[in-house]
Amino acid sequence: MSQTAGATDSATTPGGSGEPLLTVDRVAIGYHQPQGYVPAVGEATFEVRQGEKVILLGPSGCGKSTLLKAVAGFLRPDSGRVVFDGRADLEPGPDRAVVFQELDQLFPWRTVIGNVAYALRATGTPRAEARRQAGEQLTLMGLDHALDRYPHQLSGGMKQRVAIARAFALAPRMLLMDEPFGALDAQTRGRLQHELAELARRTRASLLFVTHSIDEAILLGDRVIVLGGRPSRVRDDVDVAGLEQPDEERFVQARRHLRGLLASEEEEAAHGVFD
Ligand SMILES: Nc1ncnc2c1ncn2[C@@H]1O[C@H](COP(=O)(O)OP(=O)(O)OP(=O)(O)O)[C@@H](O)[C@H]1O
Repeated sequence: MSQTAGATDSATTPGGSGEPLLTVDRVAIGYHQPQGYVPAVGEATFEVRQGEKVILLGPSGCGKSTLLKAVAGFLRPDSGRVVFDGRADLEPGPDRAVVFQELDQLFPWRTVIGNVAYALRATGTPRAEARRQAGEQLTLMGLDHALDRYPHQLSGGMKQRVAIARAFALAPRMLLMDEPFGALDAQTRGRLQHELAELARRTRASLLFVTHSIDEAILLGDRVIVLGGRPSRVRDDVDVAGLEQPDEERFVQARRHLRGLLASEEEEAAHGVFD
């Protein structure tokens, strides 16, 4: 079930194909605080291939969001390299669309369709075509009845659907998602997980997804990368491709394996035992 991080082979990597789309190579990142340098990621190495869905899982504070921000181009590594589509020194760009946990990612003064169309227009799509594509993507997310509503007229789940529709509308090479369902109730979260899984399957989107939820990781991922330690590194890289039924034996085994890993990482974090 486990593989060595960074040693994945295109012939055996489920869900992906060809050269890596993303290479995270011995990346270390920290934050400069008034009290000094705070390391967040110690040394992380992994790859994501085109079409692959990779989940980052690990105890709170292990640097999952920090890594995602480095891939998005919001942060530069202190050492090591993030190479996306053959390019290092990344700036933010529409080839890596980001969806965050916060429910206030939409422009409050734009309608639902206006929010999605605006993102398309910002990447050069003409106005009428942007509205057409936005409407199409929102319809796919079940929002055709709410195109002219403003964000304050939407539920949390609807807001996240709009944010996901906007991200998919940009047809990014990779979707970066940082706990996009973390602020939703369990029922809405479950529904959106299945909708995202279906959309990602249909579009063959590449996905880098941060979560605290083991079941969400198994359901949405082809691989789960477990981070741990302070500063953190990759502890395991677990194949979970094709697991969709929470009561199926392989799903249960993957859950048990990941639970064990997380429990030992959390215990280590609590006792300050790091290598
Ligand atoms: N802007 C910042 N300034 C200073 N330190 C930060 C900043 N952002 C994160 N950190 C620190 O870096 C470490 C990693 O944080 P990060 O948010 O990446 O972890 P995480 O695994 O995503 O956590 P969580 O699961 O709780 O969201 C933590 O110790 C955190 O306190």
